[in-house]
Amino acid sequence: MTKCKVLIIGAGAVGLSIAAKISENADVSVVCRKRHSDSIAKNGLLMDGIWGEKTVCNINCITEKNPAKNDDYDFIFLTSKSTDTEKLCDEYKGLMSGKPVVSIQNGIGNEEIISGFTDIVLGATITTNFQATGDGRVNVNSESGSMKIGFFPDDSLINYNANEILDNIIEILTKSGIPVEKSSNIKSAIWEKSLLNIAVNPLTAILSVNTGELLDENLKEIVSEIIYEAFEVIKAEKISVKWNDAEDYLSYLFEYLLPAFYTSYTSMYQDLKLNRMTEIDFINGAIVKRGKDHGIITPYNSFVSGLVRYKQKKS
Ligand SMILES: NC(=O)C1=CN([C@@H]2O[C@H](COP(=O)(O)OP(=O)(O)OC[C@H]3O[C@@H](n4cnc5c(N)ncnc54)[C@H](O)[C@@H]3O)[C@@H](O)[C@H]2O)C=CC1
Ligand SMILES: CC(C)(CO)C(=O)C(=O)O
Repeated sequence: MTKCKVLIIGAGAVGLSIAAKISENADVSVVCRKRHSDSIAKNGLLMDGIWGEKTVCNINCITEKNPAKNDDYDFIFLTSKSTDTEKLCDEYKGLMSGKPVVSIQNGIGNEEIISGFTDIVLGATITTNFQATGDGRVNVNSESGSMKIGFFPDDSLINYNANEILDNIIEILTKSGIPVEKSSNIKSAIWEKSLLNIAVNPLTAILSVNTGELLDENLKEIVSEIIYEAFEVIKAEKISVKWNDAEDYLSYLFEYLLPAFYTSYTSMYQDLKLNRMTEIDFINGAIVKRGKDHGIITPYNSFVSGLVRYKQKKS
């Protein structure tokens, strides 16, 4: 049987890990930087950590030097930082048009951008910690639950054909050992996942600490205020999440999520360490902006957003 052709656009820590994991069950191409591509050509794609240790040699790399051919992909994963979503969509719009494109990214707003380039948009959440530990080399450090994937904003207008595609994506991920669940309300799932990023990404990046440090009593208080504000905005936006209130979520965060990611370094921590742009405007910045739209003040989210922006400007 011929394998599904999958394109992963913006392959770094997340995209290369997924490529390594699904490579036995799909024909995988990745849009990545030349440094990754050169190393993969020489040594294979190397993965270690909780998703297993692997060297993968059958990945096709698309770079500035090896441009995409007019290939027909069955579906596309977008795994870049949110700051690059628009630019990458524009660059690869010829491959995206009319194809199912799945955003496997953090933050609020990526799916809306993608919907300008294809009419089959899916959102996905992944609550796993990844790091690019070198060129063509990734580590998967910790995980708190399964991926969620579904049509964006919901599946009300989706036809039978599209459903088949989603089942296909889920089958490939599952067969490859990535735990995944179909979501009929991916918009809510994205906000639910975003709460973790809103709580931990800016503080770990500003303080240059791992996620477990946020269990310190002084920091727990700040995290709680950030989350209280986020819940007010979520309520005003009429987004339903699975916790009754902020207190409910904070118990889950402090008792389950932070211990699960105790030794992990967040993607925003990694961005500031490597002098890269962060996704602050898509995470806490989104709370501040939407808060303003509803007349809700969000001083804690505004404060941490300002500090991250200051640091990224300096880097
Ligand atoms: N790292 C983590 O633990 C997690 C990250 N996420 C989210 O997943 C998304 C991806 O995160 P990471 O993989 O950590 O980011 P990353 O920065 O490691 O990977 C993105 C890659 O896209 C590449 N890229 C951007 N523009 C490109 C272009 N024009 N041509 C070729 N390559 C290009 C970048 O150079 C980079 O290597 C983000 O939204 C992040 O918040 C979600 C869960 C966990
Ligand atoms: C799940 C978590 C917190 C993993 O580190 C993440 O999404 C990130 O770092 O951006």
